[in-house]
Amino acid sequence: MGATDHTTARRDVMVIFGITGDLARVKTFHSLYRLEERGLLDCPIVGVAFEDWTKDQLAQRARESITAQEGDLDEAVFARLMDRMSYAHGDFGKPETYDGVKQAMGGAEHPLFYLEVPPNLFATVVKGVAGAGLATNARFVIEKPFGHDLASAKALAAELHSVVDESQLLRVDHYLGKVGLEEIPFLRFANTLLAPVWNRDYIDHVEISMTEAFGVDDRGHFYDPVGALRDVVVNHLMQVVVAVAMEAPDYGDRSSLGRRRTELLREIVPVDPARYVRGQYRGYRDVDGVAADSTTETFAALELRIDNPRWEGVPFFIRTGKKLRATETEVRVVFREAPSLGFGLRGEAPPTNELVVRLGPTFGVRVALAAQRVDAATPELAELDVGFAATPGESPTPYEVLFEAALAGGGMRFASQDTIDAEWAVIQRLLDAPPPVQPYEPGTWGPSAADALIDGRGGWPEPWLDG
Ligand SMILES: NC(=O)C1=CN([C@@H]2O[C@H](COP(=O)(O)OP(=O)(O)OC[C@H]3O[C@@H](n4cnc5c(N)ncnc54)[C@H](OP(=O)(O)O)[C@@H]3O)[C@@H](O)[C@H]2O)C=CC1
Ligand SMILES: O=C1O[C@H](COP(=O)(O)O)[C@@H](O)[C@H](O)[C@H]1O
Repeated sequence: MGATDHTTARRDVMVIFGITGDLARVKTFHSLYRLEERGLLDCPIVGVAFEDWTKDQLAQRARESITAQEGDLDEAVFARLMDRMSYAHGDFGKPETYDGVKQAMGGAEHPLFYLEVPPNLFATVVKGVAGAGLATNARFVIEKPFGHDLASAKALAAELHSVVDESQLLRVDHYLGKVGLEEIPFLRFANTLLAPVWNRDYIDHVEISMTEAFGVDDRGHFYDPVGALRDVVVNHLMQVVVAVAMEAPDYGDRSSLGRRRTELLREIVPVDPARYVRGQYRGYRDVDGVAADSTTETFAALELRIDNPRWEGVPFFIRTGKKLRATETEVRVVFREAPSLGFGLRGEAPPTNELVVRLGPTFGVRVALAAQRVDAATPELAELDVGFAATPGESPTPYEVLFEAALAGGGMRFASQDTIDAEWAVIQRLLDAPPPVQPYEPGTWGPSAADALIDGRGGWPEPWLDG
């Protein structure tokens, strides 16, 4: 069996570095609980962190975390989860910590190491694991961020590659675990109604909008050095662009899919700072952890172009921000205008078709067709909606999907280093020469300069909201 066979085998232990941290509290325990509930866990789980916790303390934290997300918990499911969990502690910088980890792993041969630790410790932990002789058949799931620009992303990769192979690294972008995201290529390629028109001949422009009504809240220390562009555009929203625009992979394996993703990202023209708008909501500078004179953007809007035969001339508009009017993530594909029609409608262009994929908070697809109702004077848009998950908890959460994929040995849900480099390359000019940040009022759609960006295409639409 070669190295690749070992690293794609089903995992026989999951070791979670950083189990006492915030991400574990808000996502990890809950996702593990839901996997346990669905019968999808079959290996021991070892949590590791600095604090010298007892198993009871671990159970207490797990219980609080799960109830905070789920409401009541099923005691039988919780007991099964805790039976498979243990805890080891120590400083990640010290070799003896990994001796403790090895002991807790028992005789497991195909470990999954999940690193939800501060980014400056990614390489330390991977090296510590390798130093204890535990890396040979291992896979490492690594949390974001992967650097803060192109150069630092490459430096991090070089450090990791000095101890482990790229095939062993699974980089988290939780959008790759969103159920709706993978539906986009499926919709495009599996429907003969859509596949032939999915190109510059029929599509006028694409809008990708991720608006959040909440603010930075208690995440000021994390957010202020990062900002909207690095927090969600260079990763999550770039993956949405990929899903909308990439060519179909030849095969269903990690490398074919990874190749298509990277090809598309490399075809995106580095974004021009003149087509980038930065905003900051009023009140952001009062958030704990935010500098009093911060110029970090809490809103970003930009236009990108893809230099390939399918997308030549089609702008992709991206908009995201905090403290906006509503929380909604969607992709809106706006088709070209139809010609004016002879049968009583000459001079009256019918409204343009749209296909909207809603990615959050729930998931659905909307097709807007021009329709001439008997009782209406002019054509109108008739909206055909399909809700695939009507409530946020109905489908698996992204972390359930990612953990399940990582435990099964698959890598398709994770980002490769080529992808990460290509994503940073798209926005590097914006990091080098950011335009000034513009204030906006909470509860609006952001600074008015963002409207000017898309003026020639009818402005930003009202997103598809509930009710
Ligand atoms: N929080 C979130 O919502 C999100 C976080 N992320 C990413 O996840 C990662 C973790 O974030 P988050 O959970 O917020 O971080 P926290 O600071 O809350 O948690 C860090 C964890 O690492 C442990 N740790 C830190 N230093 C050491 C050390 N020297 N030795 C042993 N253990 C150590 C801490 O242990 P102890 O508590 O015992 O000291 C704790 O368990 C980061 O990369 C972040 O970017 C990604 C998306 C969202
Ligand atoms: O990674 C992050 O994503 C969330 C948005 O995720 P979603 O699944 O709710 O769309 C964002 O709010 C956060 O700032 C960012 O760090």
